[in-house]
Amino acid sequence: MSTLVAPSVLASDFANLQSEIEMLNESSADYIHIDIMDGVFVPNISFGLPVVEAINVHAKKPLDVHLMIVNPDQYLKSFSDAGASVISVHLEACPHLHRTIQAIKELGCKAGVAINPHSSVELLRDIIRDIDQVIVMSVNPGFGGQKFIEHTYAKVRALKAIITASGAETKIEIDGGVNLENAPKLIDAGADILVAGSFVFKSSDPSKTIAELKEL
Ligand SMILES: O=C(CO)[C@H](O)[C@H](O)COP(=O)(O)O
Repeated sequence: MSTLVAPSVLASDFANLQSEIEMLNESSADYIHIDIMDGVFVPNISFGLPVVEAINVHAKKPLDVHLMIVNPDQYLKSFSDAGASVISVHLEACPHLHRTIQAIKELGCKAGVAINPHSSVELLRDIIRDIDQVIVMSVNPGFGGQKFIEHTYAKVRALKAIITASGAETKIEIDGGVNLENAPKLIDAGADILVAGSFVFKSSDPSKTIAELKEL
């Protein structure tokens, strides 16, 4: 299977969001990654439901919504209604993760779990068969444009071993500081989906950069 690419609109030009989405529609991107930050779970506020709804009006690619928020359960239906195809919640924000995952699936969305750099992938062993994707955070969540954390490679290998041992088909998505230098090593370690914000949107030709990531 070829690598899937999910450009993060966090790094896009918000004043020209429609044209950014149209660029992604025409590109080889597989998903549109949308980062929701609440200023509580992470020390930053990005955007909320009205922006997801507006993106969904123009998007021709599935919306991969990453909730960096506390109490995600109370907003799952709203994000599903706004157009999310995949909803990922943070392990660290969900005391009853299994229940939250079931709720996402009951809405007809794919379910993902994101884990912060300090959280062990071992914490996912007992739920791995229930989830469609794991977002391995390769930066501390909250901001785009941060430096990639090198320990991520070992973490991806350990997670891949857990997935293989369980017979699950869970995909591994990497989020934070992804570029053409670290992407081949991430794929080699077991990554299936690459989120890229700054590396795509700050490049001179975002569509070409997406194609280069996909060709790896
Ligand atoms: O979840 C995120 C931050 O919390 C972003 O998706 C991530 O940082 C991608 O941005 P960049 O590629 O610029 O690092």
